[in-house]
Amino acid sequence: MIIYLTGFMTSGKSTVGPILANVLGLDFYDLDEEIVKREGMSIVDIFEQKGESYFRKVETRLLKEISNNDDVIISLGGGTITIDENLKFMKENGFIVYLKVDNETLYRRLKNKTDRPLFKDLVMNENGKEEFIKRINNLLDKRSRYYEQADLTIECDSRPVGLTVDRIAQSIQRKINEKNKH
Ligand SMILES: Nc1ncnc2c1ncn2[C@@H]1O[C@H](COP(=O)(O)OP(=O)(O)OP(=O)(O)O)[C@@H](O)[C@H]1O
Ligand SMILES: O=C(O)C1=C[C@@H](O)[C@@H](O)[C@H](O)C1
Ligand SMILES: [Mg+2]
Repeated sequence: MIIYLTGFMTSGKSTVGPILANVLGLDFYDLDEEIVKREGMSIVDIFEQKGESYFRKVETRLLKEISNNDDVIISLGGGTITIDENLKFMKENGFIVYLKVDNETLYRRLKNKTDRPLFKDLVMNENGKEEFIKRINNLLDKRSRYYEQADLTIECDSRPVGLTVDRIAQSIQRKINEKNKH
C-alpha cells in the first residue's frame, strides 16, 4: 500500500508524514527531499537556476521511481498532484490523503519562510498579509479541484500534529482491515 500526502505548501505533509509512517510501521519518503538529494541543489536553487518546468519533470520522474516501494508513506510537494499525469498515476497506485488547511493558517506558516520559491519574493520584499492571502487564494482557486480528488480529506487547520496523525492512522487502519477481509 502507498499512502500519498497532498496539500498546499506548509499544510504539514513533511511534518506529519514521518510521524504517521512511524505510527503505522511504514517506510517514509519525502518527494521534495528526494529531488534535493538527486539534484544536489535546494528547491529554491532548482527553481531559480533551472526553472519550474525542469523541476516538474524531475518531480514526475521521481514520483514514479519512489512509488516502486510498497508499504510506504510519501509526502508530496504542494504542486505534485496538479500535474494530470501524476494525479492519474497516484489514483491508480495508492491512497491519497489531503491535508486541508485554511488560508489564515497557511499565511502564518508561510510569512517567514524563504525556502518556498513560490512565496520567497513576498517574504524578501516584506509584503503585507493582503498580498500573501491574495497569492494563496489564487493558487488555491487553481489547485483545489486537484486536492479534492483525494480519497480522504483531513481538516487540520490548528489541530495538533498528533491528532492529525491519529485521524489519518485510524482511517488507513480501517482500509487495511477491509482489504484483509476480502
Ligand atoms: N499542527 C501543525 N501541523 C503541521 N505543521 C504545523 C502545525 N503547526 C505548525 N506547523 C508548522 O507548519 C509548517 C508545515 O510545513 P511542512 O514543511 O510540514 O509543510 P509541507 O506541506 O510539507 O509543505 P511543502 O509543500 O512546501 O513541502 C512547519 O513549519 C510546521 O512546524
Ligand atoms: O506548491 C508547490 O508548487 C511547491 C511546493 C513545495 O512542496 C515544493 O515542491 C516546491 O516549493 C513547489
Ligand atoms: Mg514538504
